[in-house]
Amino acid sequence: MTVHDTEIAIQAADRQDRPPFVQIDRVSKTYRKGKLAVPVLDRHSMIIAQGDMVALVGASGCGKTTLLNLIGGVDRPDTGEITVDKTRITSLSDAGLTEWRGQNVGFIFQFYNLLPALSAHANVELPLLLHDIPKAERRARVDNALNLVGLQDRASHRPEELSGGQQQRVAIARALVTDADLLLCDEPTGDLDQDSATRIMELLSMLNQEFGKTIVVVTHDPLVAEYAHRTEHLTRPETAA
Ligand SMILES: Nc1ncnc2c1ncn2[C@@H]1O[C@H](COP(=O)(O)OP(=O)(O)OP(=O)(O)O)[C@@H](O)[C@H]1O
Repeated sequence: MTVHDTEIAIQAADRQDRPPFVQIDRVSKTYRKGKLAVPVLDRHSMIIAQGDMVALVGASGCGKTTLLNLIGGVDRPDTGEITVDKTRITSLSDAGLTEWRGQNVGFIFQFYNLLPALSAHANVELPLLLHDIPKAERRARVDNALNLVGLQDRASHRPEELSGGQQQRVAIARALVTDADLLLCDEPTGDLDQDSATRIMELLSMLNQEFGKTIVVVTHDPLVAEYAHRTEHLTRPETAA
């Protein structure tokens, strides 16, 4: 299936009726270092529907990664509220936010962030070790996640024994293994050649369409943005240097 199919256009129209999944309400963020203040987001509001796939685009430094980190509860806004699937994450305690993140969000990064000494299987298993899950169930879940990304035969390989595209598929399996409904991807194809990038985007599209994952992708690549149902353009606040 290609991104230009009529089928997908019909699904995009359907999505407008779906409930909001991520609600960003007048969120502001300024980084401070000594006397230097870097305003990045100024009362930014945005709604992402359940099952949506959104590309965040904009000039370098406009705040795409910052917004992704706020949605994923890695960082907190100075003001404003963020609600994800009825949980107001901006009201959670630090411990509550960490626990919420571990259960509800899968992160996918440009440079994969795999642990080099561990096999693909052990890398994918890592998020499950934070939860009280019996070993047999952990194994079943990891096998299932590696199967989904087509890497069941590479489970014992370490990252250096895998191509960039395969490493990113391991990272996607790691993001899936907790069954998180929200996948946050920061330049997921930025380190890959075009064929591998296409394969990664087709995998993310499949997870969106067949498994209902809500996906936010930060990208500079117009081809990647084409896989999204819609594109959100960020700009720096006018007060920014
Ligand atoms: N921890 C931090 N401390 C201070 N300034 C920061 C911090 N993180 C980001 N910034 C600044 O905030 C601005 C937005 O950064 P961010 O990484 O969100 O942009 P981006 O749109 O993702 O950029 P790129 O496309 O280049 O990855 C930049 O000017 C950056 O220098």
